[in-house]
Amino acid sequence: MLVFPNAKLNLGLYITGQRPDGFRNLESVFVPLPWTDALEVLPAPAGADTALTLTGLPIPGDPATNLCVRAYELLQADFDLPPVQLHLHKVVPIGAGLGGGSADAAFALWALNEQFTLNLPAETLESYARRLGSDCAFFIENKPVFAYEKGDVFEPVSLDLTGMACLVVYPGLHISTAEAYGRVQPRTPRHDLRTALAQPLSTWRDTVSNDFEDALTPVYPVLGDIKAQLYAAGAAYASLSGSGSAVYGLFPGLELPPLLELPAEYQVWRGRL
Ligand SMILES: C[C@@](CO)(OP(=O)(O)O)[C@H](O)COP(=O)(O)OP(=O)(O)OC[C@H]1O[C@@H](n2ccc(N)nc2=O)[C@H](O)[C@@H]1O
Ligand SMILES: Nc1ncnc2c1ncn2[C@@H]1O[C@H](COP(=O)(O)OP(=O)(O)O)[C@@H](O)[C@H]1O
Repeated sequence: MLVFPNAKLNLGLYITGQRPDGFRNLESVFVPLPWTDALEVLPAPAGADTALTLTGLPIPGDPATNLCVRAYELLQADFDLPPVQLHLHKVVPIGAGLGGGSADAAFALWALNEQFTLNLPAETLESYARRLGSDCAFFIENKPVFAYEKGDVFEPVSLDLTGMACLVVYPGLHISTAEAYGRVQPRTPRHDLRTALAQPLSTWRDTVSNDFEDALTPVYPVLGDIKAQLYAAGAAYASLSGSGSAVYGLFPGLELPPLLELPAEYQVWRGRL
């Protein structure tokens, strides 16, 4: 079985409080971004153990701890699955605030559920996903949601950005999620996110923000430079996604976003949501 784990964007992100478990409570709207990896899940050949092979962007860390393998191990422990052969072709930048690793894990759970006819409902797959990462459960239903608590509890939103021209720029700066959280002091949001996102896109620039962006831009000025370039190119709204370092712009009314003059080593996704 071949699946294409997609990335996500955060529309607004507020860190609202410290939790007793050491994590933070947040509020954000997550939307799917069709920048994808490719993940193949097959039964292992007779006599072979479970194995993961990797191509594409290098992933830091031991492949044995890759989130795809950890997703398999969770289901294997409960359902005694036979060994599998996993292949991941990595395309979505890592440590970019695009949730790529979480998407791989969630799609692995989904694919294993199909491959071995486990018939687990979405809410059960979400429970497994929560054990692998805070934003992992989002990718099970994979539709726009208002996320709160650890970013793993969801309410539906009516927002639909389907077809909106979008440009995502990753400057090659790997920002660890834990480091980014450590730089933000939790506070009450200045605007109610769902109310703000229900207003015209042209108003978001003044009302929808990302607490990570405010904390990280003074440390990594390139984030502010990219955002300024996106606005100069006609974006109606631009922001850091998640804990960065990817910055995106939304360009309503365009078939495709404009091309920007960027250093060759930057990774760029240009298309429609
Ligand atoms: C910041 C967000 C926003 O959507 O996305 P990314 O920027 O990573 O894509 C998410 O909260 C990232 O979720 P995820 O990447 O799954 O994080 P996890 O693996 O669960 O946690 C990594 C580390 O981030 C911190 N963490 C994470 C989530 C949370 N609600 N509070 C936290 O304090 C903790 O220090 C934790 O050890
Ligand atoms: N399949 C995977 N793809 C990407 N990163 C992975 C994967 N499995 C484990 N990781 C680890 O997760 C971390 C980054 O996860 P990722 O979801 O790409 O970041 P972010 O949430 O910031 O977008 C890296 O430190 C990486 O080692």
